Amino acid sequence: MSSDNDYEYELDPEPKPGDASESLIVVDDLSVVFQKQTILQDINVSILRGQTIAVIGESGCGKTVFMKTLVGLIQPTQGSISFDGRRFDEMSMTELTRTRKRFGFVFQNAALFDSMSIFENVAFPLRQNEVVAESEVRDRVMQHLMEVGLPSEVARKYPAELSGGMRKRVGLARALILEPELVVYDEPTTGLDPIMSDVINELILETRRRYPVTSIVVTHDMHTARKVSDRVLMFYPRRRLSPHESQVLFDGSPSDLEHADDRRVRQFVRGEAGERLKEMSLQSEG
Ligand SMILES: Nc1ncnc2c1ncn2[C@@H]1O[C@H](COP(=O)(O)OP(=O)(O)OP(=O)(O)O)[C@@H](O)[C@H]1O
Repeated sequence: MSSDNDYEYELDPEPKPGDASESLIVVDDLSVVFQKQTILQDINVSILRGQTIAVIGESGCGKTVFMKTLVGLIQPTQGSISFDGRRFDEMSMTELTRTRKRFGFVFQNAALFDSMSIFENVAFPLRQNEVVAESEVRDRVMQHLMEVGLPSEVARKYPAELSGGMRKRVGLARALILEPELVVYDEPTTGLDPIMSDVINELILETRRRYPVTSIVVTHDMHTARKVSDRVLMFYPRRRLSPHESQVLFDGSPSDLEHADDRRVRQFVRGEAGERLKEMSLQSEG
């Protein structure tokens, strides 16, 4: 395990307000513009160590762009992102590479390597990033497969032989094998039945219980958002807001979502089209 991780494990999982080290990620006046289209504008958010944040909002509002910018995969057009007190745009390539090893990614489609066995898929980050004896690789891979509820026989199989839910769990095992400080989940339950979705939710919670990981979960699944997160950020498409409005329509606990002051938040969490249907018919008439 790296010394960075050793450092992280010593931190208080419930930092006191005002403690300078409490924020793992600081988003400062972030804007992202693609081909003159403003996707994110003036976002200011601090993510505390050990928090699990659900990022919700309608399709196209910029959730994925936000998540990718947070981990340094997209460069801000304006503003900055700091991770553990260091701005991405001030890091050298070596520091950026070292920092990325502290992140785990769980992709929407699991993104496994089709030509590799499940064992090799899960072992991949370990072999890439650490010098470890083959016996340790084996122990850690089998341990992580067990932790996501997969039987040992699965290790010999290939991704095409597994169900969608099993592939998602392999993706989770692979993301967690280096015990990252930050895990980013992109639509972790999309395409799964309600039971398998809840298995994934439980695994996200179990990971948090095991060690003080910070997690960001981009999701459309309100059950997931409510169950796994201790804070919800709801984004709204920039083009639909008036100039003075914040693009983060809601920032609070999942239990407060239902009673949010903003009607658009309440409509979203209840799955109500509201005036959107009327707007769509006006657009098609125009
Ligand atoms: N690399 C890119 N270049 C240009 N435009 C992009 C790029 N990535 C995303 N966009 C645009 O940014 C907007 C927000 O996309 P994003 O994927 O963040 O939405 P989202 O909220 O995650 O949506 P969904 O819930 O459907 O996944 C979209 O209009 C998309 O077309």
